This record gives sequence, C-alpha cells and structure tokens, in this order.
Amino acid sequence: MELQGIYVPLITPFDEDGAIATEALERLAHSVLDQGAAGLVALGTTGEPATLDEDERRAVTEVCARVCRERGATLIVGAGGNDTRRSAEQLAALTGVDAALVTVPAFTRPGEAGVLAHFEYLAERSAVPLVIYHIPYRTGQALGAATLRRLLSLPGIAGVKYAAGGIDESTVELLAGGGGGVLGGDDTVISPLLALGACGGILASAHLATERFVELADAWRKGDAVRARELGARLAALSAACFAEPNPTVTKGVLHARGVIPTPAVRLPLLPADEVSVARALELLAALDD
Ligand SMILES: O=C(O)C1=N[C@H](C(=O)O)C[C@H](O)C1
Repeated sequence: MELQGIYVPLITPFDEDGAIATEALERLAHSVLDQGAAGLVALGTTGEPATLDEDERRAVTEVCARVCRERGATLIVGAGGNDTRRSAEQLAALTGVDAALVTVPAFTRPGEAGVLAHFEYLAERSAVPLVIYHIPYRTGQALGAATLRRLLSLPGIAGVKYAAGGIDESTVELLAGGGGGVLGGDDTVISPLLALGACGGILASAHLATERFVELADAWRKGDAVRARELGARLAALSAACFAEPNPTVTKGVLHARGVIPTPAVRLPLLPADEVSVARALELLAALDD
C-alpha cells in the first residue's frame, strides 16, 4: 500500500446530550475528502478514543468506513496498545479498513529491540498493513533513524507517522533515504518535513483549510518551493493556534463556531478550549483566504 498526501484524523463530534453526532461526523468526513484529503484516520488521538466506549468506537469506524468506501478513499484506524499479544488479536480481527495506526508501546519503554520485535510480531498477524505512530514525547520511547528504517522495511508495515516533536539530525537521516512511508505527525513542522521528502501527513489541523494542506503537500512534491514556503508559514501559524491548548479542543471550537459540528464538547479529562484560543485560530483561518 502506498501512502501519499494528507490524511485527516477525524475529531469525534458530540451532540447536546453528549452522544456522538454521527451525521455531523459523516458530513465532516465527506467535506475533508471533497477538499482533497487522501483519506481519513478513525480513532486517532484527535478522535478521543480513550473516552469512547466499545460501541462508540465501532460506530465511528463504521461511519468512516462507509464514507471511505463510497469515495474510494483510504481509511486508517487507530488500534493496538501495550500488550503485544492482545494487540495482535485485535489487528487480526480488523475488517473493512485499509490500515491500522499503531502507537509505539507507551510507558513500558521496551527499548529499540523490543519495539522491533513488537512490530514484527504484529505485522505477521495483522489483517491489514500497519502505520507505526512514533511519538516519543508521549510514549517515552526514543527510536533512531536506523530503527525506523528497519521498521519501514518490514513486510506488512506501510508507514510511520513521524511525530518526534521537531526536526533534528535523526529526522534528516531518516528522510535522506527517501520519504516513502513517512507521514508527518507534528502539524507545525509539516512544511519542512515535506520539504525533506515526507510523503504526506496525518494532521489534526487539516480539519481546517484541508485544501490548503493538500496544496502544500502538492507544492513540495512538484518542487514549487516559493509557493510551498509561503503557504507553509501561514499553515504553521494556524497549526500552532490549534495546538495552543490540548488537541482537539481548539479545532472542535473552530468547527463549532463555523457551524460544522453541533457542540465544541470534549470529554474529561479534556476541557473545552478558551474562547480566546478559538478566536485566534478563526482569525488565522480567515486570513488564509486573503
Ligand atoms: O490523532 C492523530 O492522529 C493526531 N494526533 C496528534 C495529537 O493529538 O497530538 C496530532 C496530529 O495532528 C494527529
């Protein structure tokens, strides 16, 4: 499977009673695909899967799967956990999705060899290709460029969502081998990651101005550096505004203010974003059209 372009990790909208607003979710899914997204991620961190029950997670996945099927778009679903054996059982049972986004085991810190063994075990048993979510500032597990490349070379591994918290020599080393399979996952540095050769991104802030993020990825791919630099700087400011408070609170506030979702509600331990943060993101979003 070849990953290319912008994938939107959908928020989970809630209605006034706190239930999932499935119609709003479906409209949102169509809308980001209309704007050129290559696919959707269901149950990414942005979808608040930790506070959804099993029925709710199933409902979200079903809506996204239906839309992706209708639109011929790629669906990646968040799955797996710290327990290798249980994760393998879950991945083996997946149906109706194109790939699974699986986070490096968090908190356990099994070391690089343990992470390799974990993903070898999962890839051999999964019903769908895996996209590894590397986010060391949340998992506590560092991975060097050599390990990430080794993971990318494994059969059954389609890519890495690379969210290392910035760009350093290890990023440059990883992308020097070509960015096939490397999707940026830190919104504010997506433009430089694409410039270095990343094949796309999984970006919560691409809920807003989806077509501009798609244009950014296209511009870097086609070598239009002048347009890409200018657009990249503006989108980085928008992303910073979206992440001024815990994701996805600001994004939900903006989508609600724009009438896309019925409420800006998030579930505890998240708290709704301050209106000043939402107003700042709305301002930067409007300025993109100037
Ligand atoms: O849900 C995701 O996938 C993403 N999660 C990250 C986070 O919550 O920190 C942000 C990224 O844009 C996509």
